[in-house]
Amino acid sequence: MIILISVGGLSKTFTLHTQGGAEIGVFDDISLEVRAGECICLHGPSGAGKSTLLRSLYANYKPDAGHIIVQHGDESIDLVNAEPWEVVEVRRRTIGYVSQFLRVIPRVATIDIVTEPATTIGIPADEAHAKAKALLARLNIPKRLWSLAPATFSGGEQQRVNIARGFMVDYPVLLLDEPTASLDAANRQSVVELIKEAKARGAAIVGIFHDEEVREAVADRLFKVAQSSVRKSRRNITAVEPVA
Ligand SMILES: Nc1ncnc2c1ncn2[C@@H]1O[C@H](COP(=O)(O)OP(=O)(O)OP(=O)(O)O)[C@@H](O)[C@H]1O
Repeated sequence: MIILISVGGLSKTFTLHTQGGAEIGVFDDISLEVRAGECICLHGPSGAGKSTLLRSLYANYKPDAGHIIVQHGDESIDLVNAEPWEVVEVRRRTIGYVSQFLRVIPRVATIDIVTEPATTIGIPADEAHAKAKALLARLNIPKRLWSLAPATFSGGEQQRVNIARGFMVDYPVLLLDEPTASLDAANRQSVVELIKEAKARGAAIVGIFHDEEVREAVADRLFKVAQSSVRKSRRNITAVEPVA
């Protein structure tokens, strides 16, 4: 099986510059491979670093050490050291990310928000619109909402718009951060079906699924994210504190 993501020696520490340089060691020396067609579930206690790892895989956070090699077309790109333009390209064509919350430009219609990732990579507008409508219908977003901006939608509706957007392009890699957190049973099932279809077409998926039923339905492997063995929280004593 083709390995689409290969992580090695990955470590991440946050430095809180506005809080006296306190350092939060999150994880240390993580190694992980994700193959085409498999879904890996990140698990571990609250605060273990699951979201931080997922965001690092999307190059939102820069790890302190290690590599994240992603197969991008014919190329292998290390996201830890990639140029910003390479990260943009990888996100457009290779890695899709469904965050917990929808963050969009105000006043843009739902249908346009969902369609955009496809038209950006050159999929014809009519084809993209047809797919967006099919996804919104599968995710039970009422038709009357499609032309409205989602700012006023319920939490679950916004999450489903976010999922529709994330599944618009057949990304080779999908990162899913609690995609079913605020959904009812019927909608959870729709998301499970979408994830299974993505696996069947060969997507490599890494997700955080707190819902046990969803996890059992989609995950092939669990990957335990453990708190860093070098976890620390110390103040940088050389930092100069402002005098009030
Ligand atoms: N942007 C940030 N700046 C500083 N510290 C952060 C940041 N993001 C996360 N952390 C810290 O990193 C640690 C791991 O957080 P993370 O959100 O990755 O955990 P998690 O395993 O996803 O937790 P949960 O299951 O509760 O969502 C926490 O101690 C958190 O305080």
